[in-house]
Formats: sequence, structure tokens, C-alpha cells
Amino acid sequence: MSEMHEKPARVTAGVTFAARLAFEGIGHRFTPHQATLHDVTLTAEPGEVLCLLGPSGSGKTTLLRIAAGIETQSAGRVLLNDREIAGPSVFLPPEQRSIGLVFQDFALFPHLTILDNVRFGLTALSREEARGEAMIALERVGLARYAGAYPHVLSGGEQQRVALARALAPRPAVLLMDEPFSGLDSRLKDTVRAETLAILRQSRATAIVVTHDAEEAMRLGDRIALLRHGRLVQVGTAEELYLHPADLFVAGFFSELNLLDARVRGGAADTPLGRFPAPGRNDGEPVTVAIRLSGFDVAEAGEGVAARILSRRFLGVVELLDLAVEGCDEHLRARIRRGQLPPGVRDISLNVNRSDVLVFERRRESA
Ligand SMILES: Nc1ncnc2c1ncn2[C@@H]1O[C@H](COP(=O)(O)OP(=O)(O)OP(=O)(O)O)[C@@H](O)[C@H]1O
Repeated sequence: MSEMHEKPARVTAGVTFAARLAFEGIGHRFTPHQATLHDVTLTAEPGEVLCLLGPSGSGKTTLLRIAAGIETQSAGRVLLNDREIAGPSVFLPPEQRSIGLVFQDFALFPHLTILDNVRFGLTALSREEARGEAMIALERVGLARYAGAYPHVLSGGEQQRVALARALAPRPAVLLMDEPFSGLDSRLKDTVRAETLAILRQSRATAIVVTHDAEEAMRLGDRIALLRHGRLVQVGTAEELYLHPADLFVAGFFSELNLLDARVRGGAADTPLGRFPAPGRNDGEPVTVAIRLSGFDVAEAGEGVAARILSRRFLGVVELLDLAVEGCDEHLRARIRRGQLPPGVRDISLNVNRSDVLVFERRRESA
């Protein structure tokens, strides 16, 4: 419908008190022989948007469900504002946790009006109070005028905003969102995502958002927690994870990479593309040199490593080159700005930007 033009209302009512949600040494297993989560310690600070990022099956949803009280951990504790809400001695049921949930499928009731959908969870209030709170939440997401309509008249993006209003209406201390935008087409995603972030900021709720999309995590998260096989690999800001990845897995999650095997000599890794600093590594140590696809300067002629273009694909703003370089067993890929090379050119010279090169201990990681 019209969410491209319409901005959520700027209302000041309906804010929550931001809370701190902490996972302490969380372990979880669905079966005795297979652990889903291993010793996860992680804190979402008050008012923060924390993204849980990781490939499919890494345990993101399970961690979210443990926070909500829909799943029980086998080890560790969950604390809300330093108070244990799930642990060896306590287990608060979901409705007593002051935690709101938004799922990818929106899960609106088709036979209830928008207002009644938002009012649904406000059972502790009188009918009139619940109506008032639901209207505040609908105003917050800019959809108050649809209060009497039914969900089918709304677009996917608007339905998602209703789901957000429903989760915010009880003024939860923490909002948990599981792949909240994956049901939206890519055209809508950016808008709804930006609107959701604005609403989260206004409502001051602490939010944990699950996604498997690194760019989405970078757009939304104040910090990102990256999970792999149920373990926390790295937690930090987008810049920290992108610029200083803890390992090759983290680097590969944020950038497409060329990987070259190399050995260290005199504090640098020797490759056919040049020597790259490998501080702290011993002579003879095998390493993997990772070069971002965007890390190349190309020219038709000049200083640099000689490369031959094997294929060249137009991708709009950029072009993707497949390159052969002497001494490299595998082809290299490079993303260059469109128009940087004239059409038809085959032999070029290549320079690597040092800031796009990362050197890791040699250990081929699988996702
Ligand atoms: N009810 C269940 N019973 C048994 N195993 C399960 C159950 N739910 C999830 N799993 C397994 O636990 C692991 C973690 O699943 P989880 O859904 O938490 O991962 P995820 O990172 O959220 O993945 P996705 O992005 O695909 O949703 C997976 O290997 C999954 O197959």
C-alpha cells in the first residue's frame, strides 16, 4: 500500500523503560548427543539494538526462544536487569518476562481488526485502557487510521508494522525479533527496516534482532553478535567485525573474499600478489591471505601485478572480473567500478589495497 510515502507518527507516549538482558553461559541441547548452544555469554544493553547474526542452524532462534521463555536452556542463566528470569532456581513463564516478540510471518489474526490484533496481548488492562494503549502503539507505527480495518487490506510492510505495534503495546522491556523482514519483498525491506529502527529508537526498547544477512545486521545493529555452530564467535560494532574480524569465518560473513595459501617470511606473507604484513607470525607458518573482492585497483597498463581478464560481468554500479594471475592456482575475482576499464581490454595491471587484505592462521573454515 502506501508505506513508501507515509512516516510513522512522532508520538512521545508509549515508551518503555529500557532494560538490560544478559545471557550467562547458556548451553542448550535438543537431543542428548547434539548441543545447539555452547556457553553463550552475551548482554544486550539498555536501549540497544543487538543483532544475532549467523548462518542457518547456528542457534540464533533457539537463543531468542530461551530469552522469551518458550525454550529452556540446559545450562546457564538469563537475567533481566540483573534479576534472574531463567536459571537453576527460577523460570519465569513468557507472560511474566516483559518481553515482546515479533516473528517473520507477522502472525496477525485475519478475522480481527487491526486494533483488536494490537489489543490482543493487553489482557491485564480494562477494555478501554487496552484500546487506548493499542491506539498509542498504532500511532507509533503510523497506522492509527487503519484501526478498524482488517489485516488483508494492508501491504506486507504495513502488516509487519502492525505486528511491531502489537509487540510494543504492552511496553515490553525487551523486544525480540526473529527474521522480522524476511517475509517482505526486497523493494519494501529497506523502507520497513529503516522505519522499524526509528520506532525502536523512539520507544527506547532494548531489541534483539535475529538475521542471517550481514548487511541487514550492519544496517540495524548497534552491535552484532555472530554465532556459528551454537558458539559466539565475535561481538562488536559493524566496523569492528568488518575491519578486525576474529577469524576467516567472520571475515567471510561480511565480505566476499579471494583466498590464497601462503607462508610467512620475515613478518610478511608471500603471495603472487605481493607481500602482506603478518605481524606476530613465525617464519614458515602457513597462513591464509584473504583479499576482499573490492580490494583491487585496476589499470590498463602501469605498475602492478600483471593479470588477464577471463570474464567480465556487468552488475550495474560495479563490474565483476574473473582474473588469471601468474602463480595463483585459482582464478581471482575483483569488483571494480563500472567504466574503470575500457571495453575489450584483456591484459591489465593490478594493485591490492592493503586495508582489504587480512591474514589468518591457515585453517579452511566451513560455514
Ligand atoms: N525442535 C527442534 N528439535 C530438534 N532440533 C532442532 C529443533 N529446532 C531446531 N533444531 C536444530 O537446532 C539447531 C539450531 O536451530 P536454530 O533454529 O536455533 O538455528 P538458526 O540459527 O535460528 O537457524 P535458521 O536461520 O535456519 O532459523 C539446528 O541444527 C536445528 O536443526
